[in-house]
Amino acid sequence: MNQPPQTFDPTRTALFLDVDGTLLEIEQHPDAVAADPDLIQALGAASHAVDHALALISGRSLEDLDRIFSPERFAAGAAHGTELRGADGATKKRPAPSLPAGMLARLDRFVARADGLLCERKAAGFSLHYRKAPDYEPQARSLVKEILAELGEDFRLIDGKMVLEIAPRAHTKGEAIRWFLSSPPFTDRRPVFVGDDVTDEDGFRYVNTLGGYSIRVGGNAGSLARYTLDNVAAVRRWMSGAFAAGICADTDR
Ligand SMILES: O=P(O)(O)OC[C@H]1O[C@H](O[C@H]2O[C@H](CO)[C@@H](O)[C@H](O)[C@H]2O)[C@H](O)[C@@H](O)[C@@H]1O
Repeated sequence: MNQPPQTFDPTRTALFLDVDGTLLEIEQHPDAVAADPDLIQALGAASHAVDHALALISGRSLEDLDRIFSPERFAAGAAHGTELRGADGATKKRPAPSLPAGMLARLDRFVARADGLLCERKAAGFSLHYRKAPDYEPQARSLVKEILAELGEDFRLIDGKMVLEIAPRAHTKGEAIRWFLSSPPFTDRRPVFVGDDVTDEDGFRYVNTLGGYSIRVGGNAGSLARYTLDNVAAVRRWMSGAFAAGICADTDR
């Protein structure tokens, strides 16, 4: 297990952070997740330390991220990179094919079968949750497989933590990080990306190609990530230590 460095040069580092399972513990329901004031303060301090080259990189929608981190509105690559908000606050929605209404109605009928099933609609795709109805996992899988076959090559399945997500194939966390690095204040900085799930592997791959720091929460065996932090608490300790405004030191770049 390879622990990430504790010090970074804040003038040369861009920090990218996944949300669920990385900054915040997994909860039974997506709406039960909200950032505590300490986390919001630590993110604000880290963002200040790197001159605002900090972005959330999440499967969540932008609207949901703003609810979770209210009253802050951090730069973000949301919905796996379909919705983007830069450090200047300007938003951009990447073009994506929309889902047919009949398909969404089919998902609604499926989730009506059990209280614990939930479908979150995204800007281009959806997340079908079965955490509170695990017996329905096989049926959820076969429905999502059918839907994916109908949607064709433009979409992909992300097999997440008790959730099956359909997202545009071209929109990945790696692409979201690439977008940020193409404009100030992210340009010419070495990326650091922390994530915990399969959907974060695209981000790890891209960051590795740039010689950045890829960090997986909960162990990096079988992951492209080169470093690991044990859990959410360890991520928060590491971030506060390494990116507290004003106390960062030079690294090896
Ligand atoms: O990319 P992330 O920020 O990690 O988001 C991935 C998905 O996270 C959320 O679902 C997961 O967290 C929920 C709350 O802890 C949990 O109930 C669920 O079982 C997990 O799969 C979110 O609801 C999805 O929209 C995100 O895509």
